[in-house]
Formats: sequence, C-alpha cells, structure tokens
Amino acid sequence: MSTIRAIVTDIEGTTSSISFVKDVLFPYARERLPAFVVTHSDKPEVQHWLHEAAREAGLVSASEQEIIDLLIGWIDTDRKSTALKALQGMIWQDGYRDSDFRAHVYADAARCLRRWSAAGLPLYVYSSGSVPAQKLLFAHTEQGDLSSVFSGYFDTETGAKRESASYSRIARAIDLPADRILFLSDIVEELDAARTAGLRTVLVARSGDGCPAGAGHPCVIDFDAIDLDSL
Ligand SMILES: CSCCC(=O)C(=O)COP(=O)(O)O
Ligand SMILES: [Mg+2]
Repeated sequence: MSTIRAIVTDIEGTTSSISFVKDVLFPYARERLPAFVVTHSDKPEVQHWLHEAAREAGLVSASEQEIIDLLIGWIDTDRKSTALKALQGMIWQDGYRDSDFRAHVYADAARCLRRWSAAGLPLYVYSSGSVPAQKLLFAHTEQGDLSSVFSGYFDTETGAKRESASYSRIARAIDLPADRILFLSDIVEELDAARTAGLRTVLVARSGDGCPAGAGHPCVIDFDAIDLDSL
C-alpha cells in the first residue's frame, strides 16, 4: 500500500520531450516576440512583465527594442526568468489556438497520469513554464486534453526549482506532509532540492541511456516503471 498521497511533476524532459520545448516552443516564441511586444505593449499584463524583465536585468530605462533584444537573448540561453516565461506563454496561446502545434506528452506519461487521477490521487505540475502556459500545454496535447487530471499548477512565482523552500511552499499549498508527496523530474538538482524539503523523489531518465549511476534518487526510464507501492 503506497504512502504517496499526491504527485507533483515537472514538464520538460519528464512528461514531455526536451525537443518539443527547444525545437517547437522556443523558436515559435522567438520568431513572434518582437511583433508581440510592439503590438501588445499597451496591455497592462504585458507592460508588467516587460517592466519585470528590465528590472531583472538591472536596466533602469530601456527602449522597447532593448527589452526585445534582452528577451531574445534569454530565450537563446534558456533563462528560467518568470517574466520571460509569462510572455512566452502569451505567445504560445496563439500557437495552440491556431493549431500551429500540439504539445508533446509521452504516451506513458498520459496513461499513468490518467490512471493515477482516476484512482483518486491528486496531481500537480511544477514547471519553469508559467501556469497559463502549463494549462495550455496540457489542454492541447498529442494525447488529448489532460486538463482534468490536474488539481493544481505551480511555476517560478512559487520559487526557483533548485531551491528547497519552493518545495516546502508547494507542500503547504497542497496541504499534505512533505513525505506524502512524490516529485518527478529529469533534473537531479531539482530532486535534491525537493528531497531537502522532505518530498519523495523519482528521477525520470528518458535519454535512452538508462538510469545514470549514482543519481542518488530512485530512477525510472518512463512513467510505466513508477511503482508507487515500492516508494
Ligand atoms: C509550459 S512548459 C514550457 C516549457 C518551458 O518554458 C520550460 O522552461 C520548461 O521547464 P521545466 O521546468 O518544465 O523543465
Ligand atoms: Mg525538466
């Protein structure tokens, strides 16, 4: 009988391929970002995140073009900036609406998420992608609409993914003891932070090379291999 009462999952590299994020989502946002900023900068929410990006970069008074260049540079270096992620999410909304792409989710992930949810296990997402972007992604996957399986979503407004305090906040928000929550990720540093906060952890190693030696966390190659009763 498993003691796990909730599961929190990462997206990129865990439920979904790294290639979907790097080769589909990021180029889509990169190409459309300049026009998006120019045509939406009067919108309060867009203005807020442009201001936050400038503040994060220490720019006191930046032109629209300087902020666009800054954001493009951050996309190219995969900076996990909350401001960038919020703006990217707004651009991806058009892509999902216009069916320019659908989100990649591994079949094993979709299958297990649906099974765990049907068994009454609350499921959550914790990703660097903004909460609106997470909701869009899971509503438009190649495996169908997965929105109904999730009880909640967390992004970097809760804190950085490599800081243990973020996982303590998530446990408080979920309202369960940390050791009843399982966190799934492809990044060992995120799992280390989650474990420091008391969560249970499983490394999802999808590279095809199998589980790395000395990862320091229980490890699986896909969601089908996760045995909740053995954790
Ligand atoms: C809504 S997912 C968009 C992917 C993204 O922008 C990202 O940075 C993924 O990071 P993760 O924390 O899911 O590895
Ligand atoms: Mg990841």
